[in-house]
Amino acid sequence: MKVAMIAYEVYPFAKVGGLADVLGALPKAVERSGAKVTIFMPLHKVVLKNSQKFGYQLSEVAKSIPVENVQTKETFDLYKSQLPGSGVAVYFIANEYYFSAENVYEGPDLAEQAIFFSAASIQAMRHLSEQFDVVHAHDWQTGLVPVYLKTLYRVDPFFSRTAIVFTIHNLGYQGIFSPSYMKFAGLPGYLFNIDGLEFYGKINFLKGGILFSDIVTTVSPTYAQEIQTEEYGEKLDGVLRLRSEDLYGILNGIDYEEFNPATDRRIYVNYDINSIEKKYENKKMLQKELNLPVREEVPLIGMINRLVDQKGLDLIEKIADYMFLFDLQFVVLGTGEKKYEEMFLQLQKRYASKVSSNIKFDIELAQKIYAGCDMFLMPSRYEPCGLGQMYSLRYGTIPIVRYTGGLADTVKEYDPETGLGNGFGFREYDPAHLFMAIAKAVHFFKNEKRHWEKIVQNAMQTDVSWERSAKQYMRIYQEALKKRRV
Ligand SMILES: Nc1ncnc2c1ncn2[C@@H]1O[C@H](COP(=O)(O)OP(=O)(O)O[C@H]2O[C@H](CO)[C@@H](O)[C@H](O)[C@H]2O)[C@@H](O)[C@H]1O
Repeated sequence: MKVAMIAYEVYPFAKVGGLADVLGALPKAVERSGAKVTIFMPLHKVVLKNSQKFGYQLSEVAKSIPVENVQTKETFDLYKSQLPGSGVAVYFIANEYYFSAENVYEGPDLAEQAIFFSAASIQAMRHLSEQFDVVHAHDWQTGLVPVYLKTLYRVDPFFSRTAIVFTIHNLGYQGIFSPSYMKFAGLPGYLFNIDGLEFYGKINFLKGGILFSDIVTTVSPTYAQEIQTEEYGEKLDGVLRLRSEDLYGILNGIDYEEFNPATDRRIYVNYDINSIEKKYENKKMLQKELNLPVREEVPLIGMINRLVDQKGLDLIEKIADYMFLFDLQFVVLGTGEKKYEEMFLQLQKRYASKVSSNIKFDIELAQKIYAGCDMFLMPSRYEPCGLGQMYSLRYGTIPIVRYTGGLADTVKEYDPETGLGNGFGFREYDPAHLFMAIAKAVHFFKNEKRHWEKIVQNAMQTDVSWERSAKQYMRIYQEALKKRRV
């Protein structure tokens, strides 16, 4: 089985959030399950910057390839590398004009950029004479890949055996633009229709991906259900219900080699489930690095996130003054909306001995936080899957979450009666419930040492590996092929 994955972010080449982690790990796991995987991604500026840091090389494959259908004179160059630790080939679509920005999700025109990239990825397959059994596209930037393949290339013999899987990593980002881009994309006018790309008078790339793929997946079973409701559906719930028979929720995993406290070179001291005392060495070193009082007995709560509404940060704002009545410490690492960056900087000012706010993107510090904290906070408004809680579990750092989406599928409330459970959480999106969950975690940490040890053991034993999910994707690919043949 030959699978082509298409996405904007792939770790270690370019990472903004969880999408990169998935594309850095899933292809390897699918490869281990017996498929041959090839990745297509843009040559973002940061890919060149990261090459020294992560020790990979790019080689030029082809120059100045024209793109079919798109109303542009721009061409692309094709570069190649390999996903570290695998046989997965990674092809980069290079174009100076569209991918000139410092950051991944910036550029002169985001709609044109996504259209160009989607069409160029298809063109690259042709140029390489690589016929894939499955094209697996990720998120709205690649939403037009299925649209092209099922319309303009529908009867093209080159793609006649190719099935299409589309994965939604976050329904909150849809790619909604003026209908004028239909012309730029070279797509037929009849697609500007309620059963096509039209969305409240505009065009919606994610909707295209959902409607024109053989199978649609999202990144957890709970989120797959939630997005079919008005509350979580972001106005696409009707479209998703329409596809409910072909919509699957497959939980993400994490890369067990990259994220292993026993071997992770980015943390201060390595440890495993049998040497948990060394985790507390990490805590002390982290407190020191962050200029927080070095105290083992105080609970240290971490948070690493894109600082956006999705992540439930307004709840934290509402409880902050009460939360810091407790003897606890809090470290946040993230960038995003100015109002939240400012909020955490203010909290640091107000509670200097309790709060450390790190407004930056820093993968090394992230690992130290996953390893050094006692608890990890994720009170998300919605969460398709969430990776932070999974890294935390693996590092014995107890998640405090809102039970929504993938958080509900991975974190189970600790029950002192049975000794089962790996974290704490709350359901209703309100500050009082978040406050209770934090208070409960702090109580167990401070007053119930035996239970706390049990929770940490349970957390570290939770299976959040990719293997199980990769097998599910393999089944989905087979299923998509069957549908394609019909
Ligand atoms: N400032 C910073 N410095 C260093 N590292 C940082 C950082 N800010 C964030 N990160 C890292 O970025 C990743 C975030 O991944 P998540 O899955 O938790 O959320 P995200 O919303 O980006 O992903 C979306 O896609 C993924 C993948 O499917 C879904 O799990 C998720 O629910 C969905 O919202 C983690 O690896 C985290 O450590």
